[in-house]
Formats: sequence, structure tokens, C-alpha cells
Amino acid sequence: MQPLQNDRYLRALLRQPVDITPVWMMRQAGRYLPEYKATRAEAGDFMSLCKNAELACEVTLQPLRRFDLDAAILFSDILTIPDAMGLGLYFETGEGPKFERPLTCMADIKKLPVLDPEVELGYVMNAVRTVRKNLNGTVPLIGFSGSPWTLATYMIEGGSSKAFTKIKKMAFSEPQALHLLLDKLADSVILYLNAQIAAGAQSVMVFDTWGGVLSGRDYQEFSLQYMHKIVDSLTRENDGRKVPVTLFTKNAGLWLESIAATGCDAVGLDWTVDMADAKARIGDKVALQGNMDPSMLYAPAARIEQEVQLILDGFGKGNGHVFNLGHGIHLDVPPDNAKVFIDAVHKLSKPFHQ
Ligand SMILES: Cc1c2[nH]c(c1CCC(=O)O)Cc1[nH]c(c(CCC(=O)O)c1C)Cc1[nH]c(c(CCC(=O)O)c1C)Cc1[nH]c(c(C)c1CCC(=O)O)C2
Repeated sequence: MQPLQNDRYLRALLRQPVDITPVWMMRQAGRYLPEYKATRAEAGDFMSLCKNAELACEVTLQPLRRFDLDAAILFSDILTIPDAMGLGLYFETGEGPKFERPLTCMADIKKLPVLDPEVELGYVMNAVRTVRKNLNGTVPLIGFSGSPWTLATYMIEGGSSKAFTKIKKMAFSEPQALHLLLDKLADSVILYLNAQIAAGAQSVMVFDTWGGVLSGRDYQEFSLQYMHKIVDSLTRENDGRKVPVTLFTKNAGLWLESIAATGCDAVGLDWTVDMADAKARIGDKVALQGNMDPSMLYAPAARIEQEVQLILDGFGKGNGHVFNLGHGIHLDVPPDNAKVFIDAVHKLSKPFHQ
């Protein structure tokens, strides 16, 4: 394998010195790039795009052609695991992801297969290998998975949810069923992420989008416990390099210490957390990723730059900051504003690394 030309993303995650603060961006709920829309139309639908290694590689690389990003995130989705387990994932325009066969009871959960990621999710590994080849050592590739709790919310609610009543009903009236599901998911996530690492992902991230809808105690029991197990079981070194792992729970500002205590390398922060506060609380244990409000990208350039400066000031001097939006980019953000954001991080962060 060729040496990495730009490894500041990986160095920052390991809290090593860098020249400028690295930045990357997730597009998730955003079809903000016209070239993405064109490739998606060529593929036909979202899952066909995920399952075609060449096209998935193409959309992974598109943001890197426009912007000076320090890492690439694999184009895929967190819902590939439940889809591979047989739930029948589909996307309805404007309504987000849905499942044809959501889980309703213990019997459904008992029937779920244990996945062999190289088989049922072989298309993801093919995409990882294709992207690594095409990146050609320029920047590292981020692999990812959903957390067991977040995947379980989609599998039980049947899609996106506001109140999470179905999964909470199971959590509080039939906890042994939910724990069996979370256990199966944790085992699948471990196999899935380790397969991504073996295929070439240089860092991995676990997205726990919905952990923050739980009480502190229930977060520990139904979400963090399983992410801890995942962190303990991941391949942390590959090809002679450390493979940093980042945990992100949305709305988890109250629980940063316990997330950092899992032994992960970095903690992703949404914009409701104050960067200086997070650094004081856990900055001696982990790197911090974040955390500009994605809606700031609607603002004029000067306001975006001001916000970048405030977040950089919040982290202050020292190692271990990866700049990022606090969540995925919105679909109607002008791409030029994303460029203002990325360039501002690089330009304004120089004095913090002297
Ligand atoms: C909850 C969740 C999902 N997917 C993901 C999460 C966790 C992160 C988070 O908290 O947002 C993660 C995700 N989804 C996608 C990526 C790939 C990386 C990237 O391109 O940014 C990643 C990292 C592609 C995608 N996944 C999706 C898109 C947009 C789809 C499109 O082209 O229509 C992309 C680029 C679809 C998706 N997939 C999901 C949702 C809620 C949606 C939005 C549906 C909609 O907007 O109608 C499930």
C-alpha cells in the first residue's frame, strides 16, 4: 500500500500534532450536490447506488473534487445491516427510509440471521476496496455503521420516528427481547466494521443518531453498553497503522464522560455542546470531532467564518480536534457555502498549531 499523502485526519484522531485542523463532511440527509443527483438518477434508486461499487465510489469522491477535505466518507447507509437481515429497506421520496417487514416481537428477533459481511454485505466491501484504489493514497477513508440502538429504532418503528413509542414499549415491557436484538446487532456491527477495516477503511465511526432520546440510565443500558462492546472488539491496528474509532451520539452532551470512558479514540459532538466545555471534560482522554450547526451553512460567508473561529477558539491550542458539522449537511445548502466553511477551517486554524 502506498503511504498516505495527507494523514492529518488520522493524526488528529490520535491526538498527534498537525499543521492545520482537518475537516470532513457528511452529506447523509443532503442531496446538495448536483453531480450526486445525476449519479443517483443514473443508478435508479438509492440502494442500487449503494450496491454498485463503481457508482458508490464515484459519489464518495465527488465532494473531494470540489472541496479541500481531509478525509473521504464511504458512500453507503447505516441501514444496510437491517436490509441484509431481510427487513426490506426502501426509500420513499421525502419520507426517509422505511422497512417492508419491521420487527414486532421476540419471535421475529429470534429468526434474524447472523450476517457474514463478506457475503450479504459484500457490496459494501467492494465499494471500500474500489474507493481505496481510486483515492490512491491521497486522504484516508472513513468506514461506518449505525449503533445497535439506532439500527433497532428503525427496525422496530419501521422507519424514522418522532416519539419512538414502539421501541420504548419493547424496552420497558419486554426488555429481554430488545436486549437479544441489540446483542445480535452488536455482533453484526463488529463483524461489519472489522470487514470494512480489512477491506481498507482507515478509521471507523459509529453513528448513534437516536441514543439521545433515552434517559441517562436507559442510554447506558440500551445504547452505550453495546457501543462499548463494539469498541472492545474492533481491529484497532491494520497495515501497520492505528485504526481510530469515533463514537457519535446526537444529543449526548450530558454523557460525554461515559462515552469517552468506552476507550474510543474520538467523540463526535453535535452543535448543542460547547466545544470548550467538551475539551475541559474529556479532551485529556479522546479527540473531539465537530461541531458547527449544519444550518449555519445557510448564513453569509462572514457569519460562517465567524462561527468557525468561535469553535476553533473553544477548542483552543492543543492536539485532537477534527472539524466537522454537528450532523449531516442539509439538502438545500449552496455548495459554495460548504466551500467557505472548509476553507475557513484550514485558514483560521493555522495559528492554533504553531
Ligand atoms: C440515521 C442515518 C441514516 N443514514 C445514516 C444515518 C446516521 C447519521 C445521522 O445521524 O444522520 C448515515 C449515512 N447515510 C449516508 C452516509 C454516507 C456518507 C455520506 O455520503 O455522507 C452516511 C454516513 C448516505 C445517505 N443516506 C441517505 C442519503 C440521502 C438520500 C438520497 O439520495 O435520497 C444519503 C446521501 C438517506 C437516509 N438514510 C437515513 C436517513 C434518515 C436518510 C434520509 C432520508 C431522506 O432524506 O429522505 C438513515
